[in-house]
Amino acid sequence: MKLFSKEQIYEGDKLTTERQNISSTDLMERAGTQIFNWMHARMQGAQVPIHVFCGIGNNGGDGLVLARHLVTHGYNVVCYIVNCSDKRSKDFLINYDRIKSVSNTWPNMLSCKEDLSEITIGGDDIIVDAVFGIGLNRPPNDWVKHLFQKFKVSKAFTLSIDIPSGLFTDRAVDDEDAVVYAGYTLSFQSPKLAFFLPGTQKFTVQWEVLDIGIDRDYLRETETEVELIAKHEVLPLYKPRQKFAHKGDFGHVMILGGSYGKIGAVNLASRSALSSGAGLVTVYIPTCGYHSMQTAVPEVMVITDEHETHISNINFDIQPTVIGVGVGLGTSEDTVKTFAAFLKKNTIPLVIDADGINILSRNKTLLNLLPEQTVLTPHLKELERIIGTWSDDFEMLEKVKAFSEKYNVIVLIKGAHSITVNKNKMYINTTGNPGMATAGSGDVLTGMISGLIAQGYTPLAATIFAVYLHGKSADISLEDYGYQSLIASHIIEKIGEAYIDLFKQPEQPKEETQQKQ
Ligand SMILES: NC(=O)C1=CN([C@@H]2O[C@H](COP(=O)(O)OP(=O)(O)OC[C@H]3O[C@@H](n4cnc5c(N)ncnc54)[C@H](OP(=O)(O)O)[C@@H]3O)[C@@H](O)[C@H]2O)[C@@H](O)CC1
Ligand SMILES: Nc1ncnc2c1ncn2[C@@H]1O[C@H](COP(=O)(O)OP(=O)(O)O)[C@@H](O)[C@H]1O
Ligand SMILES: [K+]
Repeated sequence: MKLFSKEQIYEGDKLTTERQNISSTDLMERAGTQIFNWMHARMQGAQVPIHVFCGIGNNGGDGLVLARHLVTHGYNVVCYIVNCSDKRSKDFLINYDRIKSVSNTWPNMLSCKEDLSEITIGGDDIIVDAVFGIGLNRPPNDWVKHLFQKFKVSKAFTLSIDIPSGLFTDRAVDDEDAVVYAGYTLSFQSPKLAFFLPGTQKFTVQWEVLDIGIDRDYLRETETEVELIAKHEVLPLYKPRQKFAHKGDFGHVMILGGSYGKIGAVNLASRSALSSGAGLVTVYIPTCGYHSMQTAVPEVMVITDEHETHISNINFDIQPTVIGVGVGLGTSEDTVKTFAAFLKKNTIPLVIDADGINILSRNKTLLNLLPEQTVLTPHLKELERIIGTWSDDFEMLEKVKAFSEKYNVIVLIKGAHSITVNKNKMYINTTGNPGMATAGSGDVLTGMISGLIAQGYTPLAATIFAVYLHGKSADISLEDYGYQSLIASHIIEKIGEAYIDLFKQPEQPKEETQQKQ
């Protein structure tokens, strides 16, 4: 799914009204009606008090359309105008008139802090937040901030329209008290980037996209900087196997890493590479890992470094398709030296994780030696070591884009919503769960990305696809193990099911199934 920027959304609105020959008021009517339908389907006329807070722009206009439909359908509605600016939008004003024609009680006008004392919101009531949408261009006034605090203190379920008010689409918030904490956000056409970033995800517990019929051609043809990756997006990447295929067709992964006490990381990465479909897998490890690797994973070939406890002299005479380097590697002086020497002569595609990234962070000139489209897979701490600190997530993304451009590398920012960055394009993953916050789950991912590159996926496709499958495997494992007991090996066990799930048809609704019987 594409994540459109604020500018692209405004452009889409404009084109839609032109191409469909409708007015912007009609489009607002559609948007507000969609929100109403969503609520009506769930509430079925229930008389819970609904407080609809409308700003003076088009977000407020959507709120007024909703409030009007709620009134005409007999709901228990109180409507408020958060009168926070002199510039009222045209469609706000039209809908302000329209609501007056269906109700004897005019919306309550709120203009200052004193007005807020009149408002009583019960814990079981519903708040609809239509104060600011994507048009927010400065932090809200103090009294509006107090209103948002009142929402929070009330503990009422808060439904935000389009975006929690106070949240910007393209920059961070300075004052978290000046943002609405939504239980649910109904976003038009595409979710907003802030929903997926560590610093701003907390402002909405859940979100859903409502289709308001924006021009299809515009949506299809417009390139966005950010894409959300779900099954629909990874399916076209999948490479089917031919009947006469043999293992030589699926590449040879080398996992280079491990040190005394951390051979397990290599074990995990190599098993993951195999389970993702690599034809052959060889590990390059210090001598101390030889027996455990050969015993634990008979499918994997082992080359040992001359040193017992760490890698000291990278030297092999096979030709892997791709090398996954860094898991459990350590950063001893010998290892750093041999890694630097290896990078000087290496031309094989690389996936670099963990200590591989840490070594690069301390020796930044080595970055110039990376093959084009090398994949780096840092978690946030490793990322900070390599690109430096940032003041908020938006700045972090800008820095990663610049880094990716400068070195022509793919950076996978690992987290709850892992983000693959390739120059100025970003791909946000949607699978995975907090059960993955466990030792070794990153090692599994390194093996999976390497396994896909070996099979001929481009480094970018391999990263996007592997991150999706990795999260999906963990989601499937969750059913057996729950969040706490899930360990990295369980993720590997379910890679197969994650592949199979790609081709599962969505379940039919129960009624239909019964009718057929
Ligand atoms: N395709 C779609 O997605 C569709 C989207 N639609 C809806 O339109 C919404 C966007 O509407 P919008 O552009 O009118 O902006 P919105 O956020 O309502 O208000 C901003 C207004 O408030 C003001 N203002 C800004 N910051 C302020 C502050 N801190 N404190 C005080 N005032 C502040 C600013 O005016 P200013 O005071 O700067 O002159 C501006 O006029 C969008 O989110 C969605 O709900 C649908 O209706 C149709 C299809
Ligand atoms: N809360 C979460 N939700 C989804 N995925 C998560 C969550 N926490 C961690 N992960 C995923 O688990 C993996 C952890 O990797 P990493 O931090 O490198 O762990 P390790 O070093 O132990 O292998 C990453 O792919 C990350 O995206
Ligand atoms: K809003």
